[in-house]
Amino acid sequence: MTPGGAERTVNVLAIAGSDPSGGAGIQADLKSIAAGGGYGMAAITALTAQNTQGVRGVHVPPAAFVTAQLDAVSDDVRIDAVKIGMLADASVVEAVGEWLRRVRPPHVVLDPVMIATSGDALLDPAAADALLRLIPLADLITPNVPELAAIAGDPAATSWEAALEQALRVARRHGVRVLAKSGHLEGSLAPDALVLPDGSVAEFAGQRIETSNTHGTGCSLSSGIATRAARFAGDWVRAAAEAKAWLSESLRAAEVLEVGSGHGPVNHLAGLWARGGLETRPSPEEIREEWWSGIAEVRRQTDELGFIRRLVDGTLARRDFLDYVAQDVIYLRAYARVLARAAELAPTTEEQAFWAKASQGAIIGEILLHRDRLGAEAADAAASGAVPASPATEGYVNHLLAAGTRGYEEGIAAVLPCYWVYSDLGMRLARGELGVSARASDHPYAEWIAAYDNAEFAADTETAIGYVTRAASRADPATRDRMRRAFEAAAVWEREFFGQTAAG
Ligand SMILES: Nc1ncnc2c1ncn2[C@@H]1O[C@H](COP(=O)(O)OP(=O)(O)OP(=O)(O)O)[C@@H](O)[C@H]1O
Ligand SMILES: Cc1ncc(COP(=O)(O)O)c(N)n1
Repeated sequence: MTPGGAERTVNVLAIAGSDPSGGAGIQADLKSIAAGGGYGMAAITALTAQNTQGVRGVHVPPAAFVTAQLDAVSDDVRIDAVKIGMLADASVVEAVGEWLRRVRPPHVVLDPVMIATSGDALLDPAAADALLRLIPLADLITPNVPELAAIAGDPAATSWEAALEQALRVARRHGVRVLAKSGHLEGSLAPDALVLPDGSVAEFAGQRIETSNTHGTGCSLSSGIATRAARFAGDWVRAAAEAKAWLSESLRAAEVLEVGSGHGPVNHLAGLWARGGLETRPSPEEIREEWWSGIAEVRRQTDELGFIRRLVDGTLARRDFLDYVAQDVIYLRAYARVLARAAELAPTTEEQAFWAKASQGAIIGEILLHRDRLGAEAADAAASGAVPASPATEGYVNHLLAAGTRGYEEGIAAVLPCYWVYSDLGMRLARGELGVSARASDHPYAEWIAAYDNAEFAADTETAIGYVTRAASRADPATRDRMRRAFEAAAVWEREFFGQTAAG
């Protein structure tokens, strides 16, 4: 898609009048451009004082100021498409024509706005000829039935066939694509058709939607087509078809808006709101920061444990260390199961491989290390269930297994402290941050400290943090909250686990 995706975001300039009630004019254009995936810009040709009931007044700026707005944009910004709407009077029409000839934007849609839905004039009748001279500068014009008749110099069509026939004549005479629209006709169908000067016609079927909320449909459609024409590299048929589908969706959703008591606006963003939600997602980096600082107190308490302090100064009783290691063997078997479950549920092969390797590492690598520390007999006793699990081990393991059954996201959030807290502790121990004695080469637990302060474990920890925080960023708010709680609870169990021996 557009922002953040492979496709370049198109810059679309609306040259149109302002509707302060937000349903038509540049306000509609900007919403339509955004809904179509473009970056919207607006040069204002006229201020109207209007609402859903009608137009109360029109204020037209000096034409030179319209040119100044247009130049300010084109001097600085790549323009991928232009949509032209209300032009108010002949001087503004001329100014826009002069700029178009000079700048030659690649996709130009002209909606020849003359009279509002409410019946109010939006173009000085004396400017009609000037508007006709603008037509050859456009790639597509999108007149409604009365505007098409005015351009053709005929009475308004009363049937779709008559409108198509008029559109064909206008297309031939002016050498321009014409979108014939049926909004002002009667009947259960509401088709549009793209008519080319060579006589070819692409018709877009549509059902007439039962609604009076049609304020700004023409504005919205024309800027929607301009946006898509730029996105689809000038495929006007596809642009018109997709813009109409989007407009129909927005018309159907119009009734939920409560804007004014006349002809209300269409609901430009309804489809995106429904499909994309309104929630702002925290970035993985923000989640990382929030979760880590969320367990700051638990980490501080862990640092203060008798077990850790005695480990640092080397006075930890061998018995306490071996009790800890035996419980860790019991823990690792359950931990490996949760990692295997994460591998089973992982959304990508990369993540699947990572968790599967981690699971194998926990049962083979870490338990082997513990075998050296404990001796084969004691290690086997712990692994086979002959040594009872302590309450802390039991609690931690139950938390991991339960989180794992609740799905991938919670499972990986629950295993993360076992990486992150350990790796952080190992690094700080090795750097002497918890006491320089931990760095002594003859430290009785130097081998254990070194195992958690190694580059491979640090890299795996970073990878795990990346997977978990990206999954949390993608998740819906409720799942993200459950992940954070699973992570925090595991950090608490990590503290309990370290504190379970007689050393406290
Ligand atoms: N009731 C409706 N149901 C379905 N589509 C509609 C309806 N009314 C208008 N449209 C569609 O809206 C678009 C605009 O058509 P319309 O002929 O009303 O143009 P317009 O008069 O320029 O619009 P505006 O109301 O902004 O002046 C067309 O795609 C048309 O098919
Ligand atoms: C500024 C401005 N531009 C265009 C229209 C036409 O839209 P509609 O015919 O739906 O009122 C409008 N009402 N106001």
